[in-house]
Amino acid sequence: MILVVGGAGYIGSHLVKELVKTKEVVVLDNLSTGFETLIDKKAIFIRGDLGDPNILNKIFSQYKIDAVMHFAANSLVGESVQDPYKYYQNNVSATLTLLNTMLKHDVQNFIFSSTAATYGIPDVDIITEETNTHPINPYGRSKLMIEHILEDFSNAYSLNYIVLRYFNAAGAHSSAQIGESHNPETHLIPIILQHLLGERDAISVFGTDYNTPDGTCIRDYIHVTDLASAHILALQALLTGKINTSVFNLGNGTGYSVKEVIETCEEITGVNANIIHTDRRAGDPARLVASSNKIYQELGWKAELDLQSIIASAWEWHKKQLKK
Ligand SMILES: NC(=O)c1ccc[n+]([C@@H]2O[C@H](COP(=O)([O-])OP(=O)(O)OC[C@H]3O[C@@H](n4cnc5c(N)ncnc54)[C@H](O)[C@@H]3O)[C@@H](O)[C@H]2O)c1
Ligand SMILES: O=c1ccn([C@@H]2O[C@H](COP(=O)(O)OP(=O)(O)O[C@H]3O[C@H](CO)[C@@H](O)[C@H](O)[C@H]3O)[C@@H](O)[C@H]2O)c(=O)[nH]1
Repeated sequence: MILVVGGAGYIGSHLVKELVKTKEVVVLDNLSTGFETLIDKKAIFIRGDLGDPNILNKIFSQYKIDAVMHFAANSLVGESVQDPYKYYQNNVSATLTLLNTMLKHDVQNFIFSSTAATYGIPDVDIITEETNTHPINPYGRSKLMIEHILEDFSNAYSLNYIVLRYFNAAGAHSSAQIGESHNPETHLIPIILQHLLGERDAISVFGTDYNTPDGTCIRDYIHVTDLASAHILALQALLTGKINTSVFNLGNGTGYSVKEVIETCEEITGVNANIIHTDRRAGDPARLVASSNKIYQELGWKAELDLQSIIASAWEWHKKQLKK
């Protein structure tokens, strides 16, 4: 049995949909930003907080959990600058409770959703796992703190773990049954598509004076389905003992500027966008692009789906939401 914490969220629900094909799955989620409707019906759902030791003790006593996959977090860069307490409380303090409780119940395998935001402003064009980590916002710092804690727990308590540093997750399931749902939505691709569907008046481009070719921020967009397949491989590697501890980047290896993403959305949907240029958003680095060579070498994973596939799948999902 696998415990997926945060399995009602965007990325967690895509992983659960794959995982239930081969494993029994329990989802723990407090629905603070997730939706019960996203959870595959084959999974057992428990509504509760990962910082609540009573609920955790119950779960670990009731089910024989082989591994914990931890997606639950607050994860908005801008919000973390405005409200850092929320980030250190939920992403660090509650996660410590989860780790402590699982170890008390002899559960030793842990997969952690980390982020490109741990790198801060990288001094290289293509980020490897060796690139220095100097996060520039509380969100990135909260994730890096857990990475350090995992290293210490592994040394002291023989915890096995894999840290997956995702770059920008986007796209929807090929069935269009589940997709990106955040309320309020702050992520670039869903905002563009909602605008192109007439749900928003315009798109704000946050900053046009970055040191990039067109002045807008560059990100590496990775399909949520590719993220799910990386998790399945990571889980196998932990459960079979192939890997005891590791950190992997998950990205496509290609960077797209905000302007390029808007143009690609226009091309795929055939609708023109109304664009407003505004100030930079606090906490945004200019460029984040991954090398995922390490996980390719060690587990044979690479991203299969490009920006066009990401946007096309997200478009199907968003059109379906509008009809509801
Ligand atoms: N979306 C991205 O581009 C991206 C990129 C890098 C890393 N990540 C990381 O991936 C993970 C998932 O991100 P997402 O976009 O799916 O976010 P999300 O908000 O859709 O999902 C997070 C889920 O965790 C749940 N949750 C939050 N706090 C909880 C708590 N205390 N107890 C129980 N449940 C709780 C929420 O209800 C939600 O269902 C996060 O850890 C995030 O930091 C996301
Ligand atoms: O209305 C908008 C929304 C976003 N952006 C820009 O678009 C880029 C992407 O922004 P967004 O989609 O909000 O993602 P990020 O802030 O890059 O963060 C995502 O990607 C990170 C990894 O790179 C994760 O850690 C975070 O959890 C996840 O939210 C950034 O340059 C934003 O400034 C705009 O210009 N206008």
